[in-house]
Amino acid sequence: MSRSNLIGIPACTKFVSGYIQHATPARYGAALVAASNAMPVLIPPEGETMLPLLERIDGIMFNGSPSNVSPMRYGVDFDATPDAHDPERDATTLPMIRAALDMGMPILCICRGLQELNVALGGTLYQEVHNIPGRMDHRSPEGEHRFDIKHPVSLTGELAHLIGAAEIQVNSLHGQAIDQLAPGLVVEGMAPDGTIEAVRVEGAKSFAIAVQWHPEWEVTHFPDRERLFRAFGEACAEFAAKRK
Ligand SMILES: N[C@@H](CCC(=O)NCCCC(=O)O)C(=O)O
Repeated sequence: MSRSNLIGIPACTKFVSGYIQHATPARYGAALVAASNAMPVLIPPEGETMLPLLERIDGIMFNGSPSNVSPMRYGVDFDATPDAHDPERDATTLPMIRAALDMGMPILCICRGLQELNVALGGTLYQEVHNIPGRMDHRSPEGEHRFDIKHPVSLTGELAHLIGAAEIQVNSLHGQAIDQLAPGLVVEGMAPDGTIEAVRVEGAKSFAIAVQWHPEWEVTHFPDRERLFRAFGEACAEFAAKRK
């Protein structure tokens, strides 16, 4: 497999040093290089204007972000985190997920990416999962232990097969989580408190998996994380070859 396959990464809107910037943490692109044998391409959050880019790339990794999907996107008026939104990213990623699935383009969705997939297909989110009785606190404080292992996830179905394990240990950096599962999604990963940790798009034409944890972190140090990224890279290479 050559490194000619291009995988898009949606950037977030940031306000830094008086300017709007389009950015994402470096580890996402680095993980695609290290474990998916791909060339990462940042996608500016310019809304549906960016959709024609899908003709030029071979897969998309919908990455994590501190920002939350606006509850307006799933029909809820109450907003628990009004200062934590990125409407430009919502306007870009939600239609892009639907377009990628329509054309059979492989997608790997991570953390906010999983939440975007669920909302893009008609599901809803818990806005503060740690405030729901019986649920754990899935957030991790800033600092050197932010990406430490936090809890187990039980795996089923195609994801369990792909990773080669029925249970893995994961990091956890999210305040939101899937509430109502979107039609067409199958749950393939679950935390001990019942929080949905991984889903797959049933009947997708290619790789379409979403995880709530961060497999991109130290991707080559953990076989489960590396397998996920390798399988995604292979699906993108297959998609590129078929399209040619
Ligand atoms: N904001 C959402 C999504 C959580 C998420 O993607 N966290 C990643 C933060 C680290 C990074 O910048 O990649 C939520 O809180 O649920």
